[in-house]
Amino acid sequence: MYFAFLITLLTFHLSEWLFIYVYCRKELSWSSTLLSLPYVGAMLFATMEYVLRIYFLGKQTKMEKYCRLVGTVLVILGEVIRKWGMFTLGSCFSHRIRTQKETHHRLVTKGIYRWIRHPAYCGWFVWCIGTQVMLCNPISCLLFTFLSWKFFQNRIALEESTLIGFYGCSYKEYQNKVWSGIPFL
Ligand SMILES: C[S@@+](CC[C@H](N)C(=O)[O-])C[C@H]1O[C@@H](n2cnc3c(N)ncnc32)[C@H](O)[C@@H]1O
Repeated sequence: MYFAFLITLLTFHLSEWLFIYVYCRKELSWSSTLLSLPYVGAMLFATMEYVLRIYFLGKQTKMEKYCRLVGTVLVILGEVIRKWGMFTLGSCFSHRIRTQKETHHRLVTKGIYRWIRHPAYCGWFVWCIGTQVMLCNPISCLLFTFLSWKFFQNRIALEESTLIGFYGCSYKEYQNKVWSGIPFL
């Protein structure tokens, strides 16, 4: 199972880097992989939980099979939602929140943005939880859900204040009509 988890991580981070390489090459850097210190720490914690669980409790084959199935579905669903959002934004997408409106930047409300205001965040949220369900990690599951929810709460508030600055009433109208994509936000 751990091998599938590593492949999941590799696919996610490599595809993030590749997307920036293709769509916003001038922003390309190591951070385009989205590998930050707190994130790597969280994944190491998850690994530790997985190893300790197997060591002390052994493998519970039936439970593991069920977790693997649900986790894989969540991971794929999360990737699809996120990458669909990223491809819809195209060059308007960036990993960092733009504070200055660039000339090519437009308010996108088409494609998946018709139903979800933050598909890239929604997808990452689902993917993140999926990686822990996949490993059958109850503690990391709760921790990842809470920490990523908190992270997106702050991030969405900041991002939307800049988007209101760029697009004023048009964004406020869009905000009132369309769900954020993260529960309770
Ligand atoms: C990391 S991307 C995340 C995009 C979006 N929050 C999502 O989850 O799909 C951040 C950049 O996307 C831009 N952005 C977010 N929503 C947008 C929209 N509806 N139309 C155009 N640009 C958008 C912001 O200006 C920001 O610089």
